[in-house]
Amino acid sequence: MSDRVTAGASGRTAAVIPAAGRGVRLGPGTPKALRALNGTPMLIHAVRAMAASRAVSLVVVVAPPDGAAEVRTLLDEHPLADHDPTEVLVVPGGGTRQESVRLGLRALTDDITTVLVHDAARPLVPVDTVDAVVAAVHDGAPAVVPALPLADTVKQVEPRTGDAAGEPEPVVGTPERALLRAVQTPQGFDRATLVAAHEKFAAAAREGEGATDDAGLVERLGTEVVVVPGHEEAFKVTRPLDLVLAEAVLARRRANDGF
Ligand SMILES: Nc1ccn([C@@H]2O[C@H](COP(=O)(O)OP(=O)(O)OP(=O)(O)O)[C@@H](O)[C@H]2O)c(=O)n1
Ligand SMILES: C[C@](O)(CO)[C@H](O)COP(=O)(O)O
Repeated sequence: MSDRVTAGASGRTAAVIPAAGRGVRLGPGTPKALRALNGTPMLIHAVRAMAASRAVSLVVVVAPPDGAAEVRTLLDEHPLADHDPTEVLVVPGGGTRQESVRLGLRALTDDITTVLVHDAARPLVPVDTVDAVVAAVHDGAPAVVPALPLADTVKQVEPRTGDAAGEPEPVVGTPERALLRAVQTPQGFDRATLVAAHEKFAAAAREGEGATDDAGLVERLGTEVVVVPGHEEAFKVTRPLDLVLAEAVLARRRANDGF
């Protein structure tokens, strides 16, 4: 467990873990968050990654809509360490990531003032990254995202749809790479700011105009979002090759740490 961050000056810090997705891009099978990495479900790795921060005293897991009981059983089968006081709640999720996070926020207790939102699909985020996000929120930033510079050049294109789907897509621009960041989780927020953003834009998610990350909603409020350094090991398990990378990272950790 880290000791860089202690509980915030006022109120407690919670982590909401959206884990209700199917994992379509990973391929058919068990819902993504329940798939094993080194024999342990991805979701359990993610819960442990949040509990590893001394700042986090409550974790809310957002389970697949019909899978809350299964997830509760899984968590009970993989308890945190004996001395770890972190409380873990489970709530059913929704049809989009945004809706799942909104449902998770509703389970927070009144004494929570700082909220992290962390993808179950980023099971290997190091505790130093979690602590850096929490520290920036405790220092007064209403919204904080960890992010990395891009390795690839990015092009904006004109997507081909309908009868033209599959045809080469015209490039319409090349954003300046030095100004771009690839954003990870956990994203950290002042609770009131995040709740206000989710309540205001809940309908947008239902109408297909939701945001792909929580900070995007806060940006729509007009509130400042800041970036802190992310970490390569906080990558999102999205496609099959990401599972290979995750297993390799865990094998390296076992070799280095002997766990
Ligand atoms: N309705 C949804 C959709 C996604 N998520 C969660 O949001 C995180 C990031 O989403 P993503 O990686 O896209 O997961 P999936 O939606 O499962 O993946 P895919 O888009 O390939 O189906 C994941 O932890 C996922 O479980 C969620 O809680 N509720
Ligand atoms: C929140 C996120 O992980 C930040 O990069 C990302 O936006 C999630 O996107 P997804 O399409 O739901 O995986």
